[in-house]
Amino acid sequence: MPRGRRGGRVSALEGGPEGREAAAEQILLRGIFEIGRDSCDVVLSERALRWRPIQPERPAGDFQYDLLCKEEFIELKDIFSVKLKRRYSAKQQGSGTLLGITLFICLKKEQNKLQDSTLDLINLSEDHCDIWFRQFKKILAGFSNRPKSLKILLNPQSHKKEATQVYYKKVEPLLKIAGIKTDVTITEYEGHALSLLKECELQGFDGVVCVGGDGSASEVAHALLLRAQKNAGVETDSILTPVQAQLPLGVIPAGSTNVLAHSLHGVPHVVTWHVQPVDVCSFSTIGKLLRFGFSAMFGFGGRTLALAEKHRWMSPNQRRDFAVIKALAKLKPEDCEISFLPFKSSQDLQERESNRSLPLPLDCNEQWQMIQGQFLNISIMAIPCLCSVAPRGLAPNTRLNNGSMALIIARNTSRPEFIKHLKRYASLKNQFNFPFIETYTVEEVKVHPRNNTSAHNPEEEERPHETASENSFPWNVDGDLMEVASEVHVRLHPRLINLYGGSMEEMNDSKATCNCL
Ligand SMILES: Nc1ncnc2c1ncn2[C@@H]1O[C@H](COP(=O)(O)OP(=O)(O)OP(=O)(O)O)[C@@H](O)[C@H]1O
Repeated sequence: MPRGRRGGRVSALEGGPEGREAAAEQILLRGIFEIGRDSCDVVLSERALRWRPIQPERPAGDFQYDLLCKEEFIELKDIFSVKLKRRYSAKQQGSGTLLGITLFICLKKEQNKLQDSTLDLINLSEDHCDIWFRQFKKILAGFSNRPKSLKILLNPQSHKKEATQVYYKKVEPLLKIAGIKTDVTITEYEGHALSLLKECELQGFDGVVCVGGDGSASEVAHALLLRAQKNAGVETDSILTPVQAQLPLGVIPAGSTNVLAHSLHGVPHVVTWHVQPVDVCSFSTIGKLLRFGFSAMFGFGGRTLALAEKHRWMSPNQRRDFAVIKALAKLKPEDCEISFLPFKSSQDLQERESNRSLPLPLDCNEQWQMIQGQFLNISIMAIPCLCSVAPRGLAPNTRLNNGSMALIIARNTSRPEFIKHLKRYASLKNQFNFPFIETYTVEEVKVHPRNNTSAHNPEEEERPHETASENSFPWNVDGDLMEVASEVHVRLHPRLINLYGGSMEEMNDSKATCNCL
């Protein structure tokens, strides 16, 4: 961990736009500190802390001298804690000898990862440090959207059971440094987070953090949204416009795929104050809300998950590979009717509003489009679903909060062609560039399996949905198995939940790949 200087968002500012911006900023404090081994002229302004080594005067135009004196800086938003730095000796009583101030900062590393680091500002003067320390404290207190207290839900069973270690080794120490209070619940069974969040007291918490995989994160998001509807007195089974979740959700990825965390830009430790609104889907059937979630797969994706779940005793990678191979071996199209409401951008709506000569549709249903046939897979995704097996995302054309979902349909084709399509996800080539793939940008989708007998056919040697309940079809909703016998109606709800994003640890640094393809 770099201590002292040259750790950070340290760069030369002169000449560039940042340099000009810096000049316009109001200076709050200016003083001398030792940073690294240099005595530096340090300037604290509204947005950044800048420093430059103090050098004896040299003739103008000395190029080497200019290079040595290049200014370095960190942005104040990247400081997450400040402490007085003291040395304690065995004999000494009291608060120890003051050495200066330590700033705890986030450094941006490659691929959007953040790394925690420290910057020591050394000055032995109590008065000098006190002024600076209080100013840093004031600045930190001004970041009002940073959480002070978090409810943590930890799934000890995620992936290879590393969530507990990830949290206590990597996350909790940072939360402590940042002065964030925590209340941790280790979940004991599937659905524990949901039942806990239905009832528990959340007043006094600024956010909820889930340590686990996509299934856990999605369960917590679902629970927070259900809670919000209940608090607002909204009848969930007939909701068209659900109310927003009251608390933001943080995700510490410790699962197998970590699609949600990847899609939120991956990256280190929970000590983040960047919050972004994210679109959410609701899944309902015959007037009953099934759940909230971010993405779903029906057909091949659903069956693969059902098979993997049935083999939970295998290691996560093994069961995933096994399930993909088995689902491919028994590849079978689903006879479906898919209706969807194409996405109308706000521009479209404005144009329609301003051009009143355009005939308005007589019936809202007119806008619905319908396709039917034999489909190998249907994906419905509100977020891009980045993961190690699809670095560009399962739905690269959608965004976290663009108010639309991607509907990606794989029509029936030969097994080799379908495998070619799947393999493309791992590459940089366009995975949709196949005649049997269709993509749509939509607001709502209804998937109606037409021939329910295919869900359970005793004539067949083995049931095609051998892992699903009789007469029901397996859906993969955020990595969780959902079994539904009838039509599923998926609606997009723009910006329904806030997620802490932009600085979560990319635990999935592992080169997780699907070995079977
Ligand atoms: N103690 C527990 N024992 C068994 N299951 C649990 C427990 N706690 C939570 N669960 C359930 O485990 C399910 C899957 O967990 P999670 O998504 O965290 O891990 P994963 O499946 O390994 O990761 P991913 O979804 O990213 O592939 C969740 O639906 C959650 O409800």
